[in-house]
Amino acid sequence: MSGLPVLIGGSEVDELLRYQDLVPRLEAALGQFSSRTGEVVQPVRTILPLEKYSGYLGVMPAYIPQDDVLATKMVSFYQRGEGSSMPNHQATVLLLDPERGALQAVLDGKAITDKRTAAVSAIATKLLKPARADVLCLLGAGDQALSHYEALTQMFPFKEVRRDGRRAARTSAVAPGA
Ligand SMILES: NC(=O)C1=CN([C@@H]2O[C@H](COP(=O)(O)OP(=O)(O)OC[C@H]3O[C@@H](n4cnc5c(N)ncnc54)[C@H](OP(=O)(O)O)[C@@H]3O)[C@@H](O)[C@H]2O)C=CC1
Ligand SMILES: O=C([O-])C1=[NH+]CCC1
Repeated sequence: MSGLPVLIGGSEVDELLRYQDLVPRLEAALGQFSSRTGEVVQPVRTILPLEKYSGYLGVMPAYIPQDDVLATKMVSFYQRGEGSSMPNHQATVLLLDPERGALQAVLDGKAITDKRTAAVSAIATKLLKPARADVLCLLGAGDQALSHYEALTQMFPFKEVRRDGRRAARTSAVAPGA
């Protein structure tokens, strides 16, 4: 490895990763993944159960030969008790040089996970949403609800957003009836 890997923290990732860039890139990557010609090499995610802590560690490597991009995500996720202040998901993305296998960058993967998941929903919504559907309903009011709210309201002109969710403090991010 020549030099140390670049470290990109959560707030920087969050700032750099914009839906208007992410959505078209992801749509292209999903097309590559679905192609029969093996344009994306992505084995099934390995899940390590952490029974003692009601959690899991997932390891998710992928390689896109066309773009010569090699990366892996490690994501931990837990069943947290109601009222717990511990995060339920945390993630790290490692970017490697595919030719040498050297580590190039370590990225905080929380915003990547939140935004990627919402962006895929937004792509599916673009393909499936009837034109007359103009009310967005969010179930839950956690991190995914917030990222889905951001992605979907940036992409579609909803007349109304409805949401449920038990955690009142979290809902301030999604204004009632906003
Ligand atoms: N496919 C993917 O890539 C990803 C999938 N996920 C999945 O998405 C889901 C949401 O994740 P995330 O937003 O990060 O989680 P959060 O913990 O941030 O939010 C979960 C929400 O669900 C609500 N909730 C939980 N249990 C109940 C219940 N029994 N009745 C009503 N509401 C309930 C919580 O309410 P309250 O606030 O009151 O606790 C909270 O609003 C999870 O299942 C997660 O595993 C997440 C990331 C990536
Ligand atoms: O793919 C992912 O990042 C996750 N899937 C379920 C929880 C987190």
